[in-house]
Amino acid sequence: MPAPFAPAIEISNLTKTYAASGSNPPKQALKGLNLQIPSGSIFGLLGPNGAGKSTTINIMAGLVNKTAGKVVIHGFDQDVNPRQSRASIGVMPQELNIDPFFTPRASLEVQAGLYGVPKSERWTDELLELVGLTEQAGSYSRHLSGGMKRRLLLAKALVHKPRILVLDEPTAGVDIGLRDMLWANVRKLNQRGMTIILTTHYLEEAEDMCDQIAIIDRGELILNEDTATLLGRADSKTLVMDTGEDRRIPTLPEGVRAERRADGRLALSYAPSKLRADAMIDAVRAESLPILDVAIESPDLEDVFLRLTARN
Ligand SMILES: Nc1ncnc2c1ncn2[C@@H]1O[C@H](COP(=O)(O)OP(=O)(O)OP(=O)(O)O)[C@@H](O)[C@H]1O
Repeated sequence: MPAPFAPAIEISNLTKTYAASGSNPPKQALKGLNLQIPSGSIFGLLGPNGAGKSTTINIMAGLVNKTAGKVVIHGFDQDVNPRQSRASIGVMPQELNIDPFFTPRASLEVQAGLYGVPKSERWTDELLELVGLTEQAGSYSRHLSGGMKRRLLLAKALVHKPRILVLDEPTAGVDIGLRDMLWANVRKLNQRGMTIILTTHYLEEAEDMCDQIAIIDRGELILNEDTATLLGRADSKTLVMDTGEDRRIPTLPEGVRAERRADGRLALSYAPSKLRADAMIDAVRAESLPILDVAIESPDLEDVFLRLTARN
């Protein structure tokens, strides 16, 4: 039995080397990754292209064999309890791999069969309702739109009521309506206690959705912390002032970077750990510039991400 407060996922010293093929040499995709994912979180796994995100997810899901290391899912060591660890996780893959000749209802029933879910414990109708496919339940899957296929993939990942749901780039190329529906579903599942792990290239989305974020790069963990702390790392804010027709740049405290934006506003970038906003406002007033309006811009995840994964 898993410990009562076991992390959802515990990965220790995970390595993966893909074998050489043709003229391609072997590729070490994971170099001793250590990662803990808290139970009940919405967790973002981010990293530049080729960082090892899909490899990590596919190993967690039991789709790719690791080279070495330990993966514990919901308290079950993959090597010791492969069946229970597999039953604890559901994965919505990136590719739209759906059997075109099955109906959504049949797809879900087949998937439930593969996971050994007894008929009495299946929740096919509820799942179809959850993802908005009740009307299409009996149509051939090949007639579904791309968005509907994606919703079916989400339902397929949930047939065995996993404790952990992994979404690999769930919103790549999908329209806003579908994205909103997907996130509403994800929030609902998370409120019911499901741990959600997602990868995305849309950093704004990760910033909005995730309580905690890990960044991996070149097969190694760069950091793993809660989203607010991560955003605080940038230690940079911008005070933007509308000084009317007066376009001078005043003398400012040391460390402040000043520029006039295209719209004429004065933008002052500073490190909040070293300086307070009133020091800059005082400096502007000391030179009698009018202050018609003030705004403070905080860095977003994109700023932090680019700084942490910058290639030298
Ligand atoms: N089947 C494979 N055979 C050989 N090399 C592979 C294989 N799959 C992935 N790789 C390599 O392993 C590294 C990590 O790939 P992975 O797909 O895990 O990265 P990723 O972070 O998911 O990237 P992306 O954001 O582009 O999807 C890359 O250098 C990739 O080329």
